[in-house]
Amino acid sequence: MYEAEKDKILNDYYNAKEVYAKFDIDTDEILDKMKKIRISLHCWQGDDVTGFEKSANGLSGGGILAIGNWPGRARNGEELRQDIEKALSLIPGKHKVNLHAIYAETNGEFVDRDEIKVEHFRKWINWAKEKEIGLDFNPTFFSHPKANDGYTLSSKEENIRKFWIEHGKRCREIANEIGKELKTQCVNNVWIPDGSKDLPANRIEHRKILKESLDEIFSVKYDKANIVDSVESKLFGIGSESYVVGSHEFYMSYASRNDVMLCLDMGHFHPTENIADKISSILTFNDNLLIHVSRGVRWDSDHVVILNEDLLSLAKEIRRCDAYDKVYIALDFFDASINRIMAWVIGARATLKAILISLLEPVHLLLEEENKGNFGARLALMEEFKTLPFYSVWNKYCMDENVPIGTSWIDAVKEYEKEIIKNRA
Ligand SMILES: C[C@H](O)[C@H](O)[C@@H](O)C(=O)CO
Ligand SMILES: [Mn+2]
Repeated sequence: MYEAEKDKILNDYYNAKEVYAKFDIDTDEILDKMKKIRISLHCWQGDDVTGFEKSANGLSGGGILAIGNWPGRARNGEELRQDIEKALSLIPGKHKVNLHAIYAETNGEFVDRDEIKVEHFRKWINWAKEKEIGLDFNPTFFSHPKANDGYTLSSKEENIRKFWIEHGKRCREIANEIGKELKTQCVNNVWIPDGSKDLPANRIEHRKILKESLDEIFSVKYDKANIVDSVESKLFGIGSESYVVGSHEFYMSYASRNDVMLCLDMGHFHPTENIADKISSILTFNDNLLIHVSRGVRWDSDHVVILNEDLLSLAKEIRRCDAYDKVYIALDFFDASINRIMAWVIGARATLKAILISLLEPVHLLLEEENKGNFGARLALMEEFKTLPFYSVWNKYCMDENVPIGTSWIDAVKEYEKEIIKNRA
Protein backbone atom coordinates (compact mmCIF):
# COMPACT_ATOMS: atom_id res chain seq x y z
CA MET A 1 0.00 0.00 0.00
CA TYR A 2 1.23 3.50 -0.83
CA GLU A 3 2.37 5.65 2.13
CA ALA A 4 -0.10 8.40 1.17
CA GLU A 5 -2.97 5.93 1.30
CA LYS A 6 -1.84 4.68 4.71
CA ASP A 7 -1.64 8.24 6.03
CA LYS A 8 -5.16 8.94 4.81
CA ILE A 9 -6.54 5.82 6.52
CA LEU A 10 -4.78 6.69 9.76
CA ASN A 11 -5.93 10.29 9.59
CA ASP A 12 -9.55 9.23 9.02
CA TYR A 13 -9.21 6.74 11.85
CA TYR A 14 -7.96 9.37 14.33
CA ASN A 15 -10.87 11.64 13.40
CA ALA A 16 -13.33 8.78 13.89
CA LYS A 17 -11.64 7.88 17.19
CA GLU A 18 -12.36 11.41 18.44
CA VAL A 19 -16.01 11.21 17.38
CA TYR A 20 -16.51 7.86 19.15
CA ALA A 21 -14.62 9.09 22.23
CA LYS A 22 -17.36 11.71 22.73
CA PHE A 23 -19.69 8.76 23.35
CA ASP A 24 -17.16 6.97 25.63
CA ILE A 25 -16.25 4.41 22.98
CA ASP A 26 -12.56 3.58 22.72
CA THR A 27 -12.01 2.46 19.12
CA ASP A 28 -8.60 0.90 19.92
CA GLU A 29 -10.30 -1.36 22.45
CA ILE A 30 -12.96 -2.30 19.90
CA LEU A 31 -10.29 -3.18 17.34
CA ASP A 32 -8.70 -5.49 19.91
CA LYS A 33 -12.08 -7.17 20.36
CA MET A 34 -12.47 -7.53 16.59
CA LYS A 35 -9.15 -9.38 16.45
CA LYS A 36 -10.66 -12.09 18.66
CA ILE A 37 -13.82 -12.54 16.58
CA ARG A 38 -13.89 -15.82 14.62
CA ILE A 39 -16.46 -16.60 11.97
CA SER A 40 -16.70 -19.91 10.13
CA LEU A 41 -16.35 -19.81 6.34
CA HIS A 42 -18.46 -22.53 4.70
CA CYS A 43 -16.51 -24.58 2.15
CA TRP A 44 -19.70 -25.39 0.18
CA GLN A 45 -19.97 -21.93 -1.42
CA GLY A 46 -16.85 -22.89 -3.42
CA ASP A 47 -18.43 -25.73 -5.40
CA ASP A 48 -22.22 -25.20 -5.17
CA VAL A 49 -22.57 -27.87 -2.42
CA THR A 50 -21.39 -30.60 -4.80
CA GLY A 51 -18.73 -32.35 -2.70
CA PHE A 52 -16.19 -34.90 -3.86
CA GLU A 53 -18.06 -38.19 -3.61
CA LYS A 54 -17.08 -40.50 -6.42
CA SER A 55 -20.66 -41.38 -7.32
CA ALA A 56 -21.37 -37.61 -7.70
CA ASN A 57 -24.85 -37.74 -6.24
CA GLY A 58 -25.47 -34.09 -7.08
CA LEU A 59 -27.60 -31.74 -5.01
CA SER A 60 -30.68 -33.94 -4.77
CA GLY A 61 -33.28 -34.98 -2.25
CA GLY A 62 -32.24 -32.19 0.01
CA GLY A 63 -34.59 -29.23 0.06
CA ILE A 64 -31.70 -27.00 -1.03
CA LEU A 65 -30.70 -25.84 -4.48
CA ALA A 66 -27.70 -23.97 -5.90
CA ILE A 67 -28.72 -22.13 -9.04
CA GLY A 68 -26.38 -20.76 -11.71
CA ASN A 69 -23.44 -21.88 -13.80
CA TRP A 70 -20.66 -19.39 -13.28
CA PRO A 71 -17.61 -21.14 -14.75
CA GLY A 72 -14.76 -22.63 -12.74
CA ARG A 73 -16.22 -24.14 -9.60
CA ALA A 74 -13.66 -26.01 -7.50
CA ARG A 75 -13.64 -29.70 -8.52
CA ASN A 76 -11.42 -31.23 -5.87
CA GLY A 77 -9.77 -30.57 -2.52
CA GLU A 78 -6.74 -28.82 -3.99
CA GLU A 79 -8.84 -26.36 -5.97
CA LEU A 80 -11.28 -25.76 -3.15
CA ARG A 81 -8.51 -25.09 -0.61
CA GLN A 82 -6.78 -22.81 -3.11
CA ASP A 83 -10.01 -20.80 -3.55
CA ILE A 84 -10.66 -20.66 0.20
CA GLU A 85 -7.12 -19.38 0.74
CA LYS A 86 -7.78 -16.64 -1.79
CA ALA A 87 -11.01 -15.68 -0.09
CA LEU A 88 -9.39 -15.71 3.37
CA SER A 89 -6.63 -13.41 2.12
CA LEU A 90 -9.31 -10.77 1.41
CA ILE A 91 -11.24 -11.13 4.67
CA PRO A 92 -9.83 -9.37 7.74
CA GLY A 93 -9.19 -11.51 10.85
CA LYS A 94 -8.36 -15.15 11.57
CA HIS A 95 -11.32 -17.44 11.00
CA LYS A 96 -12.46 -21.06 10.77
CA VAL A 97 -13.47 -23.18 7.78
CA ASN A 98 -16.68 -25.21 7.85
CA LEU A 99 -16.68 -28.65 6.17
CA HIS A 100 -19.45 -31.02 5.19
CA ALA A 101 -18.98 -34.80 5.18
CA ILE A 102 -19.25 -34.85 1.34
CA TYR A 103 -15.86 -33.12 1.21
CA ALA A 104 -14.10 -36.32 2.27
CA GLU A 105 -11.04 -37.15 0.15
CA THR A 106 -11.01 -40.88 -0.50
CA ASN A 107 -8.27 -41.40 -3.09
CA GLY A 108 -10.73 -42.02 -5.89
CA GLU A 109 -12.50 -44.85 -4.05
CA PHE A 110 -16.22 -44.77 -3.27
CA VAL A 111 -16.70 -44.60 0.49
CA ASP A 112 -20.33 -44.43 1.52
CA ARG A 113 -21.49 -42.06 4.26
CA ASP A 114 -21.78 -44.82 6.85
CA GLU A 115 -18.13 -45.70 6.35
CA ILE A 116 -16.31 -42.35 6.47
CA LYS A 117 -13.46 -41.92 8.92
CA VAL A 118 -11.18 -39.14 10.07
CA GLU A 119 -8.45 -40.31 7.65
CA HIS A 120 -10.65 -39.07 4.78
CA PHE A 121 -10.21 -35.55 6.13
CA ARG A 122 -6.47 -35.81 6.67
CA LYS A 123 -5.64 -33.29 3.95
CA TRP A 124 -8.09 -30.78 5.39
CA ILE A 125 -6.67 -31.25 8.89
CA ASN A 126 -3.06 -30.88 7.75
CA TRP A 127 -3.97 -27.82 5.73
CA ALA A 128 -5.80 -26.26 8.69
CA LYS A 129 -2.79 -26.94 10.93
CA GLU A 130 -0.47 -25.28 8.46
CA LYS A 131 -2.76 -22.25 8.12
CA GLU A 132 -3.40 -22.18 11.89
CA ILE A 133 -7.17 -22.13 11.45
CA GLY A 134 -9.90 -24.19 13.10
CA LEU A 135 -12.34 -26.47 11.30
CA ASP A 136 -16.06 -27.03 11.86
CA PHE A 137 -18.02 -30.00 10.57
CA ASN A 138 -21.45 -31.13 9.30
CA PRO A 139 -22.81 -34.58 8.56
CA THR A 140 -24.38 -34.59 5.07
CA PHE A 141 -27.91 -35.99 5.19
CA PHE A 142 -28.79 -35.00 1.61
CA SER A 143 -27.62 -35.61 -1.98
CA HIS A 144 -27.74 -39.36 -1.53
CA PRO A 145 -30.03 -42.12 -2.87
CA LYS A 146 -31.00 -42.98 0.72
CA ALA A 147 -32.36 -39.43 1.13
CA ASN A 148 -34.48 -39.45 -2.00
CA ASP A 149 -37.72 -40.51 -0.27
CA GLY A 150 -37.69 -37.32 1.75
CA TYR A 151 -36.78 -38.84 5.12
CA THR A 152 -33.42 -39.73 6.69
CA LEU A 153 -33.11 -39.80 10.50
CA SER A 154 -36.89 -39.66 10.80
CA SER A 155 -37.55 -42.39 8.25
CA LYS A 156 -40.00 -45.13 9.14
CA GLU A 157 -37.75 -47.60 7.32
CA GLU A 158 -35.28 -49.13 9.72
CA ASN A 159 -32.47 -49.72 7.20
CA ILE A 160 -32.58 -46.08 6.03
CA ARG A 161 -32.61 -44.78 9.59
CA LYS A 162 -29.76 -47.04 10.67
CA PHE A 163 -27.64 -45.90 7.74
CA TRP A 164 -28.07 -42.23 8.67
CA ILE A 165 -27.61 -42.82 12.40
CA GLU A 166 -24.29 -44.48 11.62
CA HIS A 167 -23.37 -41.48 9.45
CA GLY A 168 -24.27 -39.08 12.28
CA LYS A 169 -22.17 -41.07 14.76
CA ARG A 170 -19.16 -41.22 12.48
CA CYS A 171 -19.32 -37.50 11.83
CA ARG A 172 -19.23 -36.78 15.56
CA GLU A 173 -16.22 -39.08 15.88
CA ILE A 174 -14.51 -37.17 13.04
CA ALA A 175 -15.40 -33.77 14.51
CA ASN A 176 -14.04 -34.85 17.88
CA GLU A 177 -10.73 -35.90 16.28
CA ILE A 178 -10.54 -32.65 14.32
CA GLY A 179 -11.05 -30.60 17.49
CA LYS A 180 -8.48 -32.68 19.38
CA GLU A 181 -5.83 -32.44 16.67
CA LEU A 182 -6.30 -28.76 15.93
CA LYS A 183 -6.71 -27.92 19.63
CA THR A 184 -9.68 -25.79 18.58
CA GLN A 185 -13.27 -26.77 19.35
CA CYS A 186 -15.06 -28.15 16.28
CA VAL A 187 -18.76 -27.29 15.91
CA ASN A 188 -20.63 -30.30 14.51
CA ASN A 189 -24.00 -29.19 13.13
CA VAL A 190 -26.86 -31.54 12.25
CA TRP A 191 -29.29 -30.39 9.58
CA ILE A 192 -31.61 -32.89 7.90
CA PRO A 193 -33.94 -32.22 4.97
CA ASP A 194 -36.75 -34.49 6.19
CA GLY A 195 -40.24 -33.36 5.34
CA SER A 196 -42.97 -33.49 2.77
CA LYS A 197 -44.19 -31.47 -0.17
CA ASP A 198 -47.85 -31.89 0.63
CA LEU A 199 -49.91 -32.22 3.77
CA PRO A 200 -48.95 -35.22 5.87
CA ALA A 201 -51.66 -37.05 7.76
CA ASN A 202 -49.31 -37.89 10.59
CA ARG A 203 -46.75 -35.34 11.73
CA ILE A 204 -45.91 -36.71 15.15
CA GLU A 205 -44.60 -40.13 14.16
CA HIS A 206 -41.60 -38.81 12.19
CA ARG A 207 -40.81 -36.38 15.01
CA LYS A 208 -40.81 -39.17 17.59
CA ILE A 209 -38.52 -41.23 15.35
CA LEU A 210 -36.21 -38.24 14.86
CA LYS A 211 -35.94 -37.79 18.62
CA GLU A 212 -34.92 -41.44 19.03
CA SER A 213 -32.37 -41.23 16.21
CA LEU A 214 -30.82 -38.09 17.70
CA ASP A 215 -30.70 -39.70 21.14
CA GLU A 216 -28.75 -42.56 19.65
CA ILE A 217 -26.34 -40.29 17.76
CA PHE A 218 -25.69 -38.14 20.83
CA SER A 219 -25.43 -41.09 23.22
CA VAL A 220 -21.64 -41.08 22.90
CA LYS A 221 -20.17 -38.36 25.11
CA TYR A 222 -17.14 -36.37 23.97
CA ASP A 223 -15.01 -33.71 25.59
CA LYS A 224 -16.55 -30.31 24.87
CA ALA A 225 -13.07 -28.89 24.42
CA ASN A 226 -13.02 -30.83 21.15
CA ILE A 227 -16.58 -30.88 19.88
CA VAL A 228 -19.78 -28.94 20.40
CA ASP A 229 -22.93 -30.46 18.85
CA SER A 230 -25.73 -28.41 17.36
CA VAL A 231 -29.10 -29.00 15.65
CA GLU A 232 -30.54 -26.74 12.95
CA SER A 233 -34.23 -26.18 12.24
CA LYS A 234 -36.04 -25.05 9.09
CA LEU A 235 -39.54 -23.80 8.36
CA PHE A 236 -39.84 -25.12 4.81
CA GLY A 237 -37.65 -26.10 1.89
CA ILE A 238 -37.98 -26.97 -1.77
CA GLY A 239 -40.03 -30.19 -1.77
CA SER A 240 -40.81 -29.83 1.94
CA GLU A 241 -43.21 -26.91 1.72
CA SER A 242 -45.93 -28.40 3.90
CA TYR A 243 -43.98 -30.13 6.62
CA VAL A 244 -40.43 -30.14 7.98
CA VAL A 245 -39.80 -32.70 10.69
CA GLY A 246 -36.95 -30.74 12.31
CA SER A 247 -38.92 -27.56 12.98
CA HIS A 248 -37.86 -24.73 15.29
CA GLU A 249 -40.09 -25.89 18.13
CA PHE A 250 -38.83 -29.45 17.76
CA TYR A 251 -35.15 -28.54 17.99
CA MET A 252 -35.58 -25.81 20.60
CA SER A 253 -37.18 -28.38 22.89
CA TYR A 254 -34.57 -30.99 21.99
CA ALA A 255 -31.64 -28.64 22.59
CA SER A 256 -32.94 -27.44 25.96
CA ARG A 257 -33.46 -30.96 27.24
CA ASN A 258 -30.34 -32.59 25.87
CA ASP A 259 -27.42 -30.23 26.36
CA VAL A 260 -27.07 -29.73 22.64
CA MET A 261 -26.65 -26.31 21.03
CA LEU A 262 -29.42 -24.82 18.90
CA CYS A 263 -28.64 -23.45 15.44
CA LEU A 264 -30.73 -20.62 14.03
CA ASP A 265 -30.33 -20.12 10.29
CA MET A 266 -31.39 -16.60 9.29
CA GLY A 267 -33.07 -17.96 6.17
CA HIS A 268 -35.06 -20.69 7.93
CA PHE A 269 -37.94 -18.71 9.37
CA HIS A 270 -41.00 -16.98 8.05
CA PRO A 271 -39.83 -14.44 5.43
CA THR A 272 -40.96 -11.52 7.60
CA GLU A 273 -39.51 -12.95 10.81
CA ASN A 274 -36.25 -11.52 12.13
CA ILE A 275 -34.21 -13.90 14.27
CA ALA A 276 -32.54 -11.15 16.34
CA ASP A 277 -35.33 -11.18 18.91
CA LYS A 278 -34.86 -14.91 19.51
CA ILE A 279 -31.27 -14.60 20.78
CA SER A 280 -32.01 -13.30 24.28
CA SER A 281 -34.77 -15.88 24.81
CA ILE A 282 -32.51 -18.75 23.84
CA LEU A 283 -29.56 -17.51 25.87
CA THR A 284 -31.78 -17.27 28.94
CA PHE A 285 -32.05 -21.07 28.89
CA ASN A 286 -28.98 -22.24 26.93
CA ASP A 287 -25.28 -21.44 27.33
CA ASN A 288 -24.53 -21.15 23.62
CA LEU A 289 -26.09 -20.65 20.23
CA LEU A 290 -24.99 -21.19 16.64
CA ILE A 291 -26.11 -18.73 13.96
CA HIS A 292 -26.07 -19.58 10.28
CA VAL A 293 -25.66 -16.20 8.66
CA SER A 294 -27.71 -16.31 5.50
CA ARG A 295 -30.22 -14.19 3.54
CA GLY A 296 -33.64 -15.48 2.67
CA VAL A 297 -35.22 -14.09 -0.49
CA ARG A 298 -38.80 -15.28 -1.01
CA TRP A 299 -38.58 -19.10 -1.04
CA ASP A 300 -34.78 -19.30 -1.11
CA SER A 301 -32.99 -19.35 2.22
CA ASP A 302 -29.42 -19.05 1.03
CA HIS A 303 -28.68 -15.82 -0.84
CA VAL A 304 -25.28 -14.16 -0.34
CA VAL A 305 -25.26 -12.14 2.86
CA ILE A 306 -25.22 -8.34 2.57
CA LEU A 307 -25.09 -5.55 5.14
CA ASN A 308 -28.85 -5.20 5.48
CA GLU A 309 -31.16 -4.46 8.38
CA ASP A 310 -31.51 -8.15 9.30
CA LEU A 311 -27.77 -8.63 9.62
CA LEU A 312 -27.31 -5.39 11.55
CA SER A 313 -30.09 -6.17 14.00
CA LEU A 314 -28.64 -9.65 14.52
CA ALA A 315 -25.17 -8.28 15.34
CA LYS A 316 -26.55 -5.47 17.53
CA GLU A 317 -28.64 -7.94 19.48
CA ILE A 318 -25.65 -10.23 20.13
CA ARG A 319 -23.72 -7.19 21.35
CA ARG A 320 -26.59 -5.89 23.46
CA CYS A 321 -26.79 -9.34 25.09
CA ASP A 322 -23.00 -9.11 25.60
CA ALA A 323 -22.85 -12.54 24.00
CA TYR A 324 -20.07 -12.59 21.40
CA ASP A 325 -18.35 -15.25 23.54
CA LYS A 326 -21.51 -17.40 23.59
CA VAL A 327 -22.68 -17.16 19.99
CA TYR A 328 -20.89 -19.12 17.26
CA ILE A 329 -21.17 -17.41 13.87
CA ALA A 330 -21.05 -19.47 10.67
CA LEU A 331 -21.77 -18.34 7.12
CA ASP A 332 -24.27 -20.37 5.11
CA PHE A 333 -25.19 -19.30 1.60
CA PHE A 334 -24.44 -20.46 -1.91
CA ASP A 335 -24.77 -18.72 -5.22
CA ALA A 336 -23.56 -20.42 -8.39
CA SER A 337 -24.51 -17.48 -10.61
CA ILE A 338 -21.66 -15.16 -9.57
CA ASN A 339 -17.94 -15.55 -8.97
CA ARG A 340 -17.85 -17.84 -5.94
CA ILE A 341 -14.93 -16.10 -4.26
CA MET A 342 -16.77 -12.78 -4.57
CA ALA A 343 -19.73 -14.43 -2.87
CA TRP A 344 -17.61 -15.59 0.09
CA VAL A 345 -15.85 -12.27 0.51
CA ILE A 346 -19.01 -10.15 0.16
CA GLY A 347 -20.77 -12.23 2.82
CA ALA A 348 -17.82 -12.43 5.21
CA ARG A 349 -16.94 -8.75 4.98
CA ALA A 350 -20.61 -7.79 5.45
CA THR A 351 -20.83 -10.00 8.54
CA LEU A 352 -17.65 -8.56 10.05
CA LYS A 353 -18.80 -5.01 9.28
CA ALA A 354 -22.07 -5.69 11.10
CA ILE A 355 -20.13 -7.06 14.08
CA LEU A 356 -17.85 -4.02 14.14
CA ILE A 357 -20.82 -1.61 13.93
CA SER A 358 -22.45 -3.44 16.82
CA LEU A 359 -19.31 -3.25 18.97
CA LEU A 360 -18.94 0.47 18.24
CA GLU A 361 -22.50 1.26 19.29
CA PRO A 362 -22.61 3.22 22.58
CA VAL A 363 -25.07 0.78 24.14
CA HIS A 364 -24.51 2.19 27.64
CA LEU A 365 -26.06 5.52 26.51
CA LEU A 366 -29.10 3.72 25.11
CA LEU A 367 -29.48 1.90 28.41
CA GLU A 368 -29.14 5.12 30.38
CA GLU A 369 -32.11 6.64 28.55
CA GLU A 370 -34.07 3.40 28.77
CA ASN A 371 -33.55 3.11 32.51
CA LYS A 372 -34.77 6.68 32.97
CA GLY A 373 -37.84 5.93 30.86
CA ASN A 374 -36.75 8.37 28.12
CA PHE A 375 -37.86 6.24 25.22
CA GLY A 376 -37.90 9.11 22.72
CA ALA A 377 -34.27 9.93 23.51
CA ARG A 378 -33.41 6.21 23.27
CA LEU A 379 -34.88 6.01 19.77
CA ALA A 380 -33.23 9.29 18.75
CA LEU A 381 -29.83 8.01 19.86
CA MET A 382 -30.32 4.69 18.05
CA GLU A 383 -30.93 6.67 14.87
CA GLU A 384 -27.97 9.03 15.37
CA PHE A 385 -25.59 6.16 16.14
CA LYS A 386 -26.41 4.56 12.78
CA THR A 387 -24.38 7.24 10.98
CA LEU A 388 -21.28 7.35 13.19
CA PRO A 389 -18.09 6.98 11.09
CA PHE A 390 -17.64 3.22 11.42
CA TYR A 391 -16.11 2.94 7.93
CA SER A 392 -12.91 4.71 9.05
CA VAL A 393 -12.55 2.16 11.86
CA TRP A 394 -13.29 -0.67 9.40
CA ASN A 395 -10.52 0.53 7.09
CA LYS A 396 -8.07 0.63 9.99
CA TYR A 397 -9.10 -2.93 10.90
CA CYS A 398 -8.44 -4.06 7.30
CA MET A 399 -5.11 -2.26 7.27
CA ASP A 400 -4.03 -3.83 10.59
CA GLU A 401 -5.05 -7.25 9.30
CA ASN A 402 -3.19 -6.75 6.04
CA VAL A 403 -6.13 -7.19 3.68
CA PRO A 404 -7.26 -4.86 0.87
CA ILE A 405 -9.00 -1.62 1.81
CA GLY A 406 -12.30 -0.51 0.29
CA THR A 407 -13.13 -1.84 -3.16
CA SER A 408 -9.60 -2.93 -4.07
CA TRP A 409 -10.28 -6.57 -3.12
CA ILE A 410 -12.68 -6.82 -6.10
CA ASP A 411 -9.78 -6.38 -8.55
CA ALA A 412 -7.84 -9.07 -6.68
CA VAL A 413 -10.69 -11.52 -7.30
CA LYS A 414 -10.98 -10.52 -10.97
CA GLU A 415 -7.25 -11.13 -11.38
CA TYR A 416 -7.53 -14.57 -9.72
CA GLU A 417 -10.42 -15.40 -12.00
CA LYS A 418 -8.35 -14.53 -15.06
CA GLU A 419 -5.28 -16.42 -13.90
CA ILE A 420 -6.68 -19.47 -12.10
CA ILE A 421 -10.42 -19.97 -12.46
CA LYS A 422 -10.64 -19.41 -16.22
CA ASN A 423 -8.17 -22.27 -16.73
CA ARG A 424 -10.51 -24.80 -15.13
CA ALA A 425 -11.98 -26.16 -18.35
C1 LIG B 1 -25.21 -27.08 3.44
C2 LIG B 1 -25.76 -26.69 4.80
O1 LIG B 1 -25.62 -27.62 5.74
C3 LIG B 1 -27.18 -26.34 4.65
O2 LIG B 1 -27.18 -25.10 3.99
C4 LIG B 1 -28.01 -26.19 5.93
O3 LIG B 1 -27.28 -25.60 6.95
C5 LIG B 1 -29.16 -25.39 5.54
O4 LIG B 1 -29.23 -24.26 5.92
C6 LIG B 1 -30.18 -25.98 4.66
O5 LIG B 1 -31.10 -25.07 4.23
MN1 LIG C 1 -28.00 -23.44 7.48
